[in-house]
Amino acid sequence: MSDIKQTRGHVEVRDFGLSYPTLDGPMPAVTNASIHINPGEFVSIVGPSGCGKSTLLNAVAGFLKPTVGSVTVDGEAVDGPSAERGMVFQQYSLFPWKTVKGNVEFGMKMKHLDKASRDRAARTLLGITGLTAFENKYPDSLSGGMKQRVGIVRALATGPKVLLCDEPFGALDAQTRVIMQQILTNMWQRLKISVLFVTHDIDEAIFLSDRVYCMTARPGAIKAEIAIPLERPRQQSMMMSSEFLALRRGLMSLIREESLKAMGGEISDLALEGLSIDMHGQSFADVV
Ligand SMILES: Nc1ncnc2c1ncn2[C@@H]1O[C@H](COP(=O)(O)OP(=O)(O)OP(=O)(O)O)[C@@H](O)[C@H]1O
Repeated sequence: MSDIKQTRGHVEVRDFGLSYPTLDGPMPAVTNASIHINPGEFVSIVGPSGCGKSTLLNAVAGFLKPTVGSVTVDGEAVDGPSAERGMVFQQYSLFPWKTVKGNVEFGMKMKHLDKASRDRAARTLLGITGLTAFENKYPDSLSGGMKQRVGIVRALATGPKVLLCDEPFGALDAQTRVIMQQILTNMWQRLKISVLFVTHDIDEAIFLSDRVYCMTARPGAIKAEIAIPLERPRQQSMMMSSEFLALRRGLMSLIREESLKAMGGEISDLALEGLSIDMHGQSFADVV
């Protein structure tokens, strides 16, 4: 990245807690979580299933209000969704009745940008992501990877300070996923935007991020914050390096510990080891 000093896109989540109302009373989903994203930084959140990753992300997006604590972007409290915070979902959420270019221009229209500016921004972003030839196609005729490229371009077209991504590549095949990771990194480096990225995939989190937050089992708190000192630009081959593998091992063991807790003690380490259980000569079926 260039060394231009950045001042936009500083996210601060302080002492955050959120409970969902349920028939049995408030159900705490996230508790006492503090995270920050420096301007232009790429930060991921990982953690066991149901630990509150999306809840935290949706609060930064302004879709959910904290029960306690605060969420600010550049010092201003988040009070509802805004074009300053672009969002990319796992389900592409494109408008099926609009063309690729129509989808990309939608947010800019809402911001009352004139036609010439919309056209220029849409064409530039579609060009960078290799979608120029598809600008007049409808989402139905696109592959999953293409749809998600449109989703990313659409979120970036309004010039947000922060890009929020909720498992954006979770529905894609492994090969497409790798390509999409490279496209996203490329866009991020060009636009110098802050990114908060939720994923289940530890390799993806390490490969993309400057820092990774690991959450505890529900109610999710921040268990650890891990800096990713791998140099940029990053290449796929780095995933085999000892530095990468050490980071992977560390994160995996943190998440495994929490995943076991999330299962409420139903599965013990002994059961997972399996072979260490003494069956006294009986078959498994006889014992259970
Ligand atoms: N609207 C809701 N009402 C009640 N409970 C909810 C609601 N939305 C989410 N939850 C619960 O809150 C917890 C956190 O959910 P959230 O989706 O934030 O977790 P997550 O870490 O993103 O999950 P996953 O990894 O499975 O995508 C979960 O136990 C979930 O079932």
